[in-house]
Amino acid sequence: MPHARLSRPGALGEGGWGRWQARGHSESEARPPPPSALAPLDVSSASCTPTAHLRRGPPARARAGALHLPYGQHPSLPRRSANGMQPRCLRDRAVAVVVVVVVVLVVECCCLPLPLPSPPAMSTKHIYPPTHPSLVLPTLRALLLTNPHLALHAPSKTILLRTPPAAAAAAAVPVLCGGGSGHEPFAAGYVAPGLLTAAVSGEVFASPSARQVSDAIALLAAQYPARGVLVLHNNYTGDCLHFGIGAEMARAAGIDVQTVVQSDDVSLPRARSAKVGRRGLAGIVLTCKILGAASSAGLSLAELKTLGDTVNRYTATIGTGLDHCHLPGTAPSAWEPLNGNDLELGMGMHNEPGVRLVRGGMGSAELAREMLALLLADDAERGFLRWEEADKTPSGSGGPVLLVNNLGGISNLELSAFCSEVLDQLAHAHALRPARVYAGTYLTSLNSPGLSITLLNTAAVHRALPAAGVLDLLDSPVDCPAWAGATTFPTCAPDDPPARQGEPIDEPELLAPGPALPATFARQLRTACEAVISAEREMTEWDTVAGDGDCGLTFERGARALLEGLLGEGKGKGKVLAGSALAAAEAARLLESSMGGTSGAILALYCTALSSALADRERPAHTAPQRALDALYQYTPARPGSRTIVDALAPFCAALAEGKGLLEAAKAGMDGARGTRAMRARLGRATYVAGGGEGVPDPGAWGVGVGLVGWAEGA
Ligand SMILES: Nc1ncnc2c1ncn2[C@@H]1O[C@H](COP(=O)(O)OP(=O)(O)O)[C@@H](O)[C@H]1O
Ligand SMILES: O=C[C@H](O)COP(=O)(O)O
Repeated sequence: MPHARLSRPGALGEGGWGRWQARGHSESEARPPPPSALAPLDVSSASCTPTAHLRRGPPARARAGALHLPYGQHPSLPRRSANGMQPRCLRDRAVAVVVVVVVVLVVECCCLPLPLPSPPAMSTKHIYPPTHPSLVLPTLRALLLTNPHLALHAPSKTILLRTPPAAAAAAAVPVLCGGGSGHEPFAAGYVAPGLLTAAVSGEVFASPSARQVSDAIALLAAQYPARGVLVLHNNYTGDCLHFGIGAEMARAAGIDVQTVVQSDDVSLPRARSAKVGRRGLAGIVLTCKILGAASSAGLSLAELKTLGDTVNRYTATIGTGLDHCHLPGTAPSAWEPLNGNDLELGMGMHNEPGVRLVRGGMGSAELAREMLALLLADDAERGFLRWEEADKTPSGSGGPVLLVNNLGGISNLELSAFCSEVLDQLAHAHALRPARVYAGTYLTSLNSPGLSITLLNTAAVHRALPAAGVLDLLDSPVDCPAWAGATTFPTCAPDDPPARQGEPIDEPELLAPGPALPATFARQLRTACEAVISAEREMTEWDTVAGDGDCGLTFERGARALLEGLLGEGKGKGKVLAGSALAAAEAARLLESSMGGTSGAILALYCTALSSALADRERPAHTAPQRALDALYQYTPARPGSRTIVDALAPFCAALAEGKGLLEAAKAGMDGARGTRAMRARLGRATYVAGGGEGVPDPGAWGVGVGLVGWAEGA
């Protein structure tokens, strides 16, 4: 949105220092994995010298009880034609609104799922066409070429330090961070000595898979065998599931792992975020720096965990978006709500809404006032940061830390001017003077025209942990281009070879095959996957309205992975499977490694549990889906009525368990998915949307519903 601006022309005073760090306000200013568990594996690096080699593992057998999932291909995503742009003028919008209202009314009367307006034209505002394969690996490779101190383990999309650690560093606890891509320079850009030891990346706005996480941990445990691995990630359902399972897999292999989950957002009052907790936002960058420096200073795994949790406890962030960002490879949404000067107060880092949509926007001073009021509120719903008067000014080694972060699309000029406004208001309206100020592009939401303000109350951290020395940890020098002040890396010769791909390792474990596959298996799988692929657009649309806009693509990746991995379509080799339990296990592996996101974790867990249930020949096969659902319930609080995938799965499983036919059961599942239209989300990203997504179906439930119907119709 080229005209989006934070400030009205002439409304701001002087600004224009791009990224700065002010200090002038201050008055003074484990256990190692067993050797047998660590099999050799190349870690590729694009560097000035030959490829670095790390030892890694563990092989499949060493991880009893864990999920073993090979990496999937990330196929290109063929999609609609690109030939125009979104309607922009008000008249077009008005016409569109009238059309949508009429369509909604007609649909409501017919009790049909909400159809979409005719396909909008593909955005032309991307360099890469929608058919282009994933951009994640090319992005990581570019990071290597511009940062010769880094290496890439391509199968797990893990960036790590190239240089084998010196003796002192080898004794340190490695810090692994990660999450979905699209937030660059976070997290891979912060891999540097004294900051992160490694970062693992998922697809755009989707968590890395559990297998990626467990392999990243294994790589670090092999390189830093002394004291365990600290894992840091943001509080999103997909991240929590995949990092949680990945950490469990690593623990099963004998690696000591502790996890810190960042949750600094203050946009949602406690009443609305009770089940999911607060979202993690740009505050995680401060936690990365503090933990990285503390690890270099020699803190133990347990001490780092306590420090990370405490820093998170006293960090608060509030965001604002002037428009949504657009994911490469998806159609523009016909329901984009941010028109003209509209802004979303409290916007998250994946387009999620927060506090409220402000029609017509507001001036920069008013915006800063509202954001700071939310950040510094001390009421029961939003009083996340407790400030004592003495905490608000620099003293000794403490004082507030301010981070004004560009979500990707605000000019440096405006960001810096806004930072100035924030500092003025903090001083005059809140008597708060930061000891450190960071302003720049630290964690983005693709190219969102938006920003966030983060405050860290270091005095409160020091009350809990007197020796923490948070400002010293923030100040300790690092050679990291993405962090303020780092410029000293040697340049890389232009003819250096690009990163070599490492090889995937684990082969699936052998399970009991379970009941024979139906003769129509291939046809059923094809119709199910094709149904899911054709539903991509509407699912993406609904996830844009009540989520982060990636659900359709996530399901499409899963469906294509099944077609390739099980039926040999596209570039796949296919697989001959001796029974239904093996097919379900293979499906779990393919879904887990291809999808990412919450839905990828939930469906992979479900299929893994289904595989075990089918392998149990003592109990009837038609109850296996219900038994698998009961097993899934150990991992998610979602139940019928929570507006999730479970709303489609549960009626399907129940109908089969009651002895109903496959088609009848699948229709019950689809009815369950339709029913989510009237539900308010209690879990997942739709929780953040006012109304909890009510009015559109839950995209995950929809994907499962259409898949089940496709599966039954192919029989
Ligand atoms: N806790 C949960 N348990 C089960 N399903 C969930 C949960 N949270 C969200 N979902 C489902 O996941 C779907 C979104 O999937 P996806 O787009 O992969 O998630 P993400 O928000 O992580 O990008 C939702 O439509 C909902 O059906
Ligand atoms: O960037 C996105 C997050 O790191 C992953 O969140 P998700 O998998 O829950 O969508």
